[in-house]
Amino acid sequence: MTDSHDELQQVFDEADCLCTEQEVQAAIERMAAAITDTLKGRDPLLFCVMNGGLILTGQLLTRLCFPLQAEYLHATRYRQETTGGILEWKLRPDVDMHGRTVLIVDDILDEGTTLNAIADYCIAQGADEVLTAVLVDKQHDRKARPGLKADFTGLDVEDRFLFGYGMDYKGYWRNAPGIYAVKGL
Ligand SMILES: O=P(O)(O)OC[C@H]1O[C@H](OP(=O)(O)OP(=O)(O)O)[C@H](O)[C@@H]1O
Ligand SMILES: Nc1nc2[nH]cnc2c(=O)[nH]1
Repeated sequence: MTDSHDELQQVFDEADCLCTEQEVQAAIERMAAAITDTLKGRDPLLFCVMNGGLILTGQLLTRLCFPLQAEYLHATRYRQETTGGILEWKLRPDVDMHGRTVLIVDDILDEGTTLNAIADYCIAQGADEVLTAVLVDKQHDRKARPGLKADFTGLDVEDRFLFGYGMDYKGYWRNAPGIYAVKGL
């Protein structure tokens, strides 16, 4: 059942703020500089992974001041839950990727299953190279491959259930202006 408005407000009020808005903004600035260094002049094709990648993508895009194409795709494996399942494609990109450098932008690398599957799909579609960018990398030893990392990472965060800056709690609080951990999770 959907939590009531009061319960959702309580989740926010009781959550631990792991990264403030200022810390997130500084991380996005660093990411934008690193992405610019690597991809400027390479005519990249950027994919926002909906829904979680929306805020990072929007905030990165205006800091990437060189020619690029921005598109989106939609894949999910957590839905409204706090544990992941099978990856479901809601919208596969309909763009020619042959010979392109692709940058996939998402909110979080947790186990990495989502980004791996999307990267594999892009390579299968003919992309030359796939790079990945995430706002947060959750620190634990359950990665899909040991040592799995994104090419560009904003912040390392502890192994809690997170919301804010694109990440949801039961479909809510993607709008929270920082990285928060749900009390008890
Ligand atoms: O590294 P993983 O363990 O695969 O988890 C990361 C994925 O989980 C979240 O998506 P979710 O499935 O919750 O969909 P959403 O983007 O709509 O929130 C997040 O946006 C990542 O895409
Ligand atoms: N909202 C949210 N989505 C996730 N997907 C994978 N891990 C998480 C998490 O901690 N929070």
